[in-house]
Amino acid sequence: MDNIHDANLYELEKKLKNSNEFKKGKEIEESLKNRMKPELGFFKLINLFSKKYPFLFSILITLIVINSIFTARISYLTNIIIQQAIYDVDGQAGTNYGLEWFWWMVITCGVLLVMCFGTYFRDYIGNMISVKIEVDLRNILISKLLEQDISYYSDKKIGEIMTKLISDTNVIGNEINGLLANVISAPMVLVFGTVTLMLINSIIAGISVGLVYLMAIFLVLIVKNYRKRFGVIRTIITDINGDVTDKIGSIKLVKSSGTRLYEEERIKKIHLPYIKNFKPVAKTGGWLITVLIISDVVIALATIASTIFIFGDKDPIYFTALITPFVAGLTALTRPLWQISGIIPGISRASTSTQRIYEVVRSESLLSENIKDGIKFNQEINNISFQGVSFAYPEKIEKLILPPTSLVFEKGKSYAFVGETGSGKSTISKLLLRFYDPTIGTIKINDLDLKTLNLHSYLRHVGYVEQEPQILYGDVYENVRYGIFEATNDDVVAACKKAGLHDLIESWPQKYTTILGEKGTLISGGQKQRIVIARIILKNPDLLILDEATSALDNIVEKVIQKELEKIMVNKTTIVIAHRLSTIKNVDKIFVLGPNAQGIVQTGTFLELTKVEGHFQKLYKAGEIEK
Ligand SMILES: Nc1ncnc2c1ncn2[C@@H]1O[C@H](COP(=O)(O)OP(=O)(O)OP(=O)(O)O)[C@@H](O)[C@H]1O
Repeated sequence: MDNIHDANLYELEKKLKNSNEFKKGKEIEESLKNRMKPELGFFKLINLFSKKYPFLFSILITLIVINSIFTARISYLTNIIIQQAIYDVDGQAGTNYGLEWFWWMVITCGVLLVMCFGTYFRDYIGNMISVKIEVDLRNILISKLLEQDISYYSDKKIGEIMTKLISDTNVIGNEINGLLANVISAPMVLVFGTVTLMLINSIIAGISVGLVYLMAIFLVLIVKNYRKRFGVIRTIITDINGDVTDKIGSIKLVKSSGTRLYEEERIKKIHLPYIKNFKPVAKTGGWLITVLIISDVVIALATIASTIFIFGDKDPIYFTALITPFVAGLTALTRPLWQISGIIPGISRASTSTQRIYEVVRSESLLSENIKDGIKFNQEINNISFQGVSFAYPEKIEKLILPPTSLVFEKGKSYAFVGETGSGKSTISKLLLRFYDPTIGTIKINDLDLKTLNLHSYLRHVGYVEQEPQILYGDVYENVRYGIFEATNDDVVAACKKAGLHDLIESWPQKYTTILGEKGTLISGGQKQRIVIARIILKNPDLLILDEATSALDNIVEKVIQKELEKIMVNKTTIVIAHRLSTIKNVDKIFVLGPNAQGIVQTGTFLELTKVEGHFQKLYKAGEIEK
């Protein structure tokens, strides 16, 4: 194992963990995880993040408060300008506020200017907070998803996970700015507006403000079912996304089965409940806007009518001076109604998404990767032992796969597992990769319990090649370097040369910077497997696990790849899971697994096993081991 490579990776990890961003993100992730309650509301979430960005939050709230006060008071200034103008012209009617109407105009313009700056910065800071929280949430979610053990994914569709990761975090991000501004500002504007109108005339204010409050209650009643409906809608769209992602992922199956039209129709059909459940939301939206427009007019008319009714016999100048600022003031008062109509659906949407994200953050991984407190594995793997290991998948705990098993893998030797399909061969490799922990018993690596090791440091010593080569979206460098990030481009080229890939790569126009495509579609199965081999050559692991590594290849390619694999097997502990004779013939020891969770029923070299009667011979004769 290359210690320089190890040291670099640990440095990188250390640097990352010491960065402020990482620490703050982790703090919030921890506080989210440590909350005991099964539900998390949107505002509780915002409260958590306000501790991460206290400075931005305090500026934002100050600006919202200042803007709300100014918005409510602007009508009072209008009142002063009109009263003063009448007084300046008439000398009797109107009220004298001590300055000419023109100067009151200038003061009002000044206030408007402050409101302009206030609004600009409030919106800018609000949007920046929104996007920061959205990204933080996404990072927390990604970290949580990566931390989950493999069983978490066995009953979930990728599309469902992606909806939470992309869409729900986006919903929250979109709502934060508007909601914060409206939730603080609406009650303030309502209270300050009420006081302002009361100062102009308490009788008329009583009537119009009463109507505004009545309308506010009415609006709340209209939208009270929003949250439940959004919950249903989000669940439906998550299911649909899961389904569609699955079908796009299986595009080869759809194409080869000629089921395109069937899928088109099916996907149209699964959208029907979405439309059906959206209908009541759309209706409520219609009602909202209608009530809002009507209430604007009704409140203005009721104010004018009550003013005429009460003060109709007064001097026309007095009447005009009273009614004009009042109607202007009402506009500020009805604004909170519009805000409330946005707040309630917004809270419903954001709370639904918050809860869905919270469910992911709260779910506990079945095993810990011991990143913080595990034993750093900085030595070579000398021997591996299974000590009384028995196993049943946590997803199906009642079905035993491996009965109590004890065995030892010695350094530098090669081993093979054979057996019928479903006998548990791949399960052995999953246990060695610690996708799962043994249900009972211990796996020891150099006498250290695998469960107690820092998993990342252990996996640096393990190379895994499976039937379906894992090719990432990225160029050849990125693909080969994956997991050994400190390797130079020259290291990658050298590995590719050894894997017999160099000439092929050099023949491509973009050479090593050729993008291999999301699923490596540019290259053949054998070439993909060679990329994986180059990755392993670069990694130079102590333990090599080959799980049906050549099963998907045709006979000719299989022979070539097998030769490459044999070259990298030299001096490495190798565990081979295979059906083909060619891949197991030369190993030091073969373990034969019996059907129906019998575990290991025979062990020996190929020659030994072919000579004695037993399960191996049966498999061999039945063609379970391809010749
Ligand atoms: N995630 C899982 N949850 C529950 N059962 C599982 C899971 N994965 C595998 N199994 C079951 O465990 C048993 C052993 O599976 P395993 O993949 O180890 O068999 P195998 O010998 O490698 O088979 P094959 O030769 O077909 O690859 C099978 O019965 C399988 O159905």
